[in-house]
Amino acid sequence: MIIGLTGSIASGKSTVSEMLKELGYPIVDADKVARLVVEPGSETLQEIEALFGKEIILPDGSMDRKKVGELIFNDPASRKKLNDVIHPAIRVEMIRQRSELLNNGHEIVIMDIPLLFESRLQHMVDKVLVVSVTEENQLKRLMERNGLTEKEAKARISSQLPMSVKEEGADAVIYNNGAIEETKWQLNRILEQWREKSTEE
Ligand SMILES: CC(C)(COP(=O)(O)OP(=O)(O)OC[C@H]1O[C@@H](n2cnc3c(N)ncnc32)[C@H](O)[C@@H]1O)[C@@H](O)C(=O)NCCC(=O)NCCS
Ligand SMILES: Nc1ncnc2c1ncn2[C@@H]1O[C@H](COP(=O)(O)OP(=O)(O)OP(=O)(O)O)[C@@H](O)[C@H]1O
Repeated sequence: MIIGLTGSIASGKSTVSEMLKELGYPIVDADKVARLVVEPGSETLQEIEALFGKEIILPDGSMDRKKVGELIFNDPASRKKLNDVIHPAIRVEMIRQRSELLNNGHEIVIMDIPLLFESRLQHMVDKVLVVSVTEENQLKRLMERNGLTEKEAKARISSQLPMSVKEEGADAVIYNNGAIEETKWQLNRILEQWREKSTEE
């Protein structure tokens, strides 16, 4: 069974992903893959440089993530240009990692994909698990974690689909507004149900 873990920015996907890792599940992490495919010297990074210019390359040859973030979270046209170049590369590597884990005998694989709904990747997974937060908590946590102003944080939030749309498309939702222990409890209940069902089938 492939479980797609998603949610909006700063909803708590990495927090839940860490819990799943501790439980022993293998994870394919789209944010990590997104870093891998733009390593210095990669073809994808060369294409991004061709799009946005030399200014987005740091002296050590790596991508200036802060600069690219400022560009794409404030301008939908630039975001689309980046997505068109980087998303195909991310998809290929995620599929490769998923196959490797399945071939190694893992029966359950977690795919942590922040933009699962935006990129219409539901077909890549059997179950969709959405981590949800209230708008208030999301804004507060994003500003704190990334040291962003309210305006910057709101630009990032509005570059994604609304939380409600993601909840509607979910097989299960974790409400990550309370204590971490409550989140863990919800996760365990959902996994129990899905594991029971998959052994019945
Ligand atoms: C713009 C970049 C350079 C900013 O890097 P930074 O280190 O500041 O953020 P990080 O990569 O950790 O992403 C944080 C979160 O931002 C959101 N986000 C990232 N890219 C996008 C995007 N293109 N559209 C909407 N939201 C996005 C996701 O919720 C993600 O979890 C980076 O996010 C990137 O390369 N984005 C394009 C690849 C992508 O779409 N990644 C998302 C998972 S497929
Ligand atoms: N239940 C919680 N209570 C308080 N803080 C939390 C809780 N869950 C997560 N956080 C904090 O909120 C922030 C966002 O969580 P996390 O990084 O897991 O989100 P994310 O969905 O992975 O974000 P992104 O989409 O940017 O990768 C982090 O600083 C995290 O420590």
